[in-house]
Amino acid sequence: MSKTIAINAGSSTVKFKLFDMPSEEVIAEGNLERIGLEIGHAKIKYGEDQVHEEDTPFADHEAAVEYLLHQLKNLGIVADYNEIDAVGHRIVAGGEFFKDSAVIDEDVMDKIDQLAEYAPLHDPAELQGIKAFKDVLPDAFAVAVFDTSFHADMPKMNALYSTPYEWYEKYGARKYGAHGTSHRYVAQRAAELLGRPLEDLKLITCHIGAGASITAIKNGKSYDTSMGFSPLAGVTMATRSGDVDPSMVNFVANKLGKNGDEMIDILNHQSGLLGISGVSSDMRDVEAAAKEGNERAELALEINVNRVIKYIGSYVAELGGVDAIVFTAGVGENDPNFRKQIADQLSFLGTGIDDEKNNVRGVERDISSDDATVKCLLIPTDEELMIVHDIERLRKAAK
Ligand SMILES: Nc1ncnc2c1ncn2[C@@H]1O[C@H](COP(=O)(O)OP(=O)(O)O)[C@@H](O)[C@H]1O
Ligand SMILES: CC(=O)OP(=O)(O)O
Ligand SMILES: [Mg+2]
Repeated sequence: MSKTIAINAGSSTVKFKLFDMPSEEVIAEGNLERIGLEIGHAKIKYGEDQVHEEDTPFADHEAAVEYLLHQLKNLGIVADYNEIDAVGHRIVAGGEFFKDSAVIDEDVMDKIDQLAEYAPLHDPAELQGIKAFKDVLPDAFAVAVFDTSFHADMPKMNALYSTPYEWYEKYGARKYGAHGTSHRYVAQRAAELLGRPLEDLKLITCHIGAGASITAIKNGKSYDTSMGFSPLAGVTMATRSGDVDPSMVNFVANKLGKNGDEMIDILNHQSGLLGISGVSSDMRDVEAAAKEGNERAELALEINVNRVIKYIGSYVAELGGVDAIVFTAGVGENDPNFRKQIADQLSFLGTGIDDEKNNVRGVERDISSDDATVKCLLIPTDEELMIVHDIERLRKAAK
């Protein structure tokens, strides 16, 4: 009997699942959330229905990973770290280097380091996670699973920007997308739920968490996606702006006397829900403020929904129709009101929500009304399970 751990560092969270292998039974799982905010929150489920839960601040991802390592032993989830013989890390940007998951060695770590600019909120933090686990488990089989792999072969028509072609040739300046492991997982589950082959379906998967992306899936593959060269592009996010006109950024940079790196930092960290509302980056806080009549919070929510609608609309056009719209990740899974607003605004397409079925958090189900011709599906993502499958595949190949 051995154990495998999957580490999923997002922009505001570190999630993990510890699996008993080869049964793939989840022995422990947890979510350390609100990283970087004044009040963080940890929830770890383990043993026979035991739950460890506390409010505790996480200054950064390194602090969250240290907390996780401490709690694994403290809660008696493992007596010794050596019980874990394989570790999988979610890495957001794989750039042109990684079209598939990779066994981690010095070269892979070096390349992830080089890719920091492709995903500044993620790759550096995720590399810290790799190192922290290497320190305590130097001999474990370690694998990196990249968000970008699923999008690597999207049609060039969608991957390329309308910029000088040499930018792409010389510098790999193209759309890489992100959340690929999640989009891949929920697409497979959607096909199962609908009882149809994935290859026959036109799907639009909405991964809406602190980071958010919408993907158009055709023939089981990523056809287009809202994130771009980095996870800054696309829809409005917790602290990220999504799409903006670059010339406006230059205009404001001149006013503020800031350089390009400083402007990108503002677009990554001080924009989105936080930037518009001035209240918080956390959807729950913004919704609470809007309820109390905060107009900027209301506007932030309106803009948030509007950008998702625009992307879905454009992807319906690109795909020439759609069979199902899938909701996943922190907001997509836990916010019935958000899902309802999206489905209502798209009702001209044939979407409709059954309020009772929709009144749920984190449960896999069809939430469409009986008369809906385009399905709305709620599918909790499981990036950790995908990571474990990739570890096993690479372990077999390495033997
Ligand atoms: N019950 C809820 N209602 C609305 N939003 C929620 C709820 N629970 C979590 N969220 C939002 O989900 C986001 C985190 O999403 P998640 O996918 O877990 O994070 P990450 O993008 O870091 O991986 C936060 O912005 C949080 O506000
Ligand atoms: C790529 C990305 O934004 O990831 P997350 O939503 O986990 O922060
Ligand atoms: Mg995430």
